[in-house]
Amino acid sequence: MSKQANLYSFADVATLAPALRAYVIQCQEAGLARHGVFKVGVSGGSLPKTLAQALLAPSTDNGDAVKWDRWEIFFADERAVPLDHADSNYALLKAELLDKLPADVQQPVVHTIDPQYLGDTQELADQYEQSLVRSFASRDSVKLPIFDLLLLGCGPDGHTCSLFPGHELLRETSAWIAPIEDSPKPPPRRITLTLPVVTHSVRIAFVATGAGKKGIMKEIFEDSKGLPCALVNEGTGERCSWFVDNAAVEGVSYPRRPFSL
Ligand SMILES: O=C(O)[C@H](O)[C@@H](O)[C@H](O)[C@H](O)COP(=O)(O)O
Repeated sequence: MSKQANLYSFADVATLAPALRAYVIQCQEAGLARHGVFKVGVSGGSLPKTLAQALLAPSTDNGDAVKWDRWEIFFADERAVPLDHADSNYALLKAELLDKLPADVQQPVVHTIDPQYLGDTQELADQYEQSLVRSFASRDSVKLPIFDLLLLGCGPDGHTCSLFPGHELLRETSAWIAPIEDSPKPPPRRITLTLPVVTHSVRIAFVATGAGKKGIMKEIFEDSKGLPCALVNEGTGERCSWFVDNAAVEGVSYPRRPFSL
């Protein structure tokens, strides 16, 4: 089996979505078998919308069901803004996905940032880290939390979470959650999972679509240059899977695999 990241390419988002769903369900079942809950981290950008397309579709059989009541959702990164702010990743996930769950479905547990600490990003990060400690402590040695799955986006500069190219945060080795005050992408004040936590996850899935991603996908898969997305690939190998559309990887000379679980 390949030790490299899997690159799965689809004609469009409509064909990508069922494959992403199958992958998420597999991770869900593995998480439930291991510890009775599914601990997943999500990012912002276009991901919540794609995720909704994948997960709100009716299940085709019992093996395909999203068990929302067993999900614990964390944010791979979050902006230091109120939870109802237009820049909030939580607000985005709520609008795109959580609010669209059928009324008879029990909502997942969602771990948001605590807005009372918005004035101090270090405290905001520390408090969010404490919510991870509370959630993960019972099953891990708590050296590092182990997410069952991280669902991540890839920025046009190769950033993921709020880990930006060349930023000193990429050298963080001890914190689980770190503050950032100078994000090159607005808004500047955020918190983010650190690279060791990302690479420690059981599975990592990137979702990147659209021709606008072509240039950066080439750099990530051909040159790397220490780009955050490439560092995740290098740190996780085959535990990492990319769900992309053909437009995003046109001209990229990295082997695509036919999607299979
Ligand atoms: O906090 C952020 O700035 C976003 O969450 C960001 O990290 C996003 O995930 C990528 O920029 C990919 O965005 P798209 O999925 O929209 O391409």
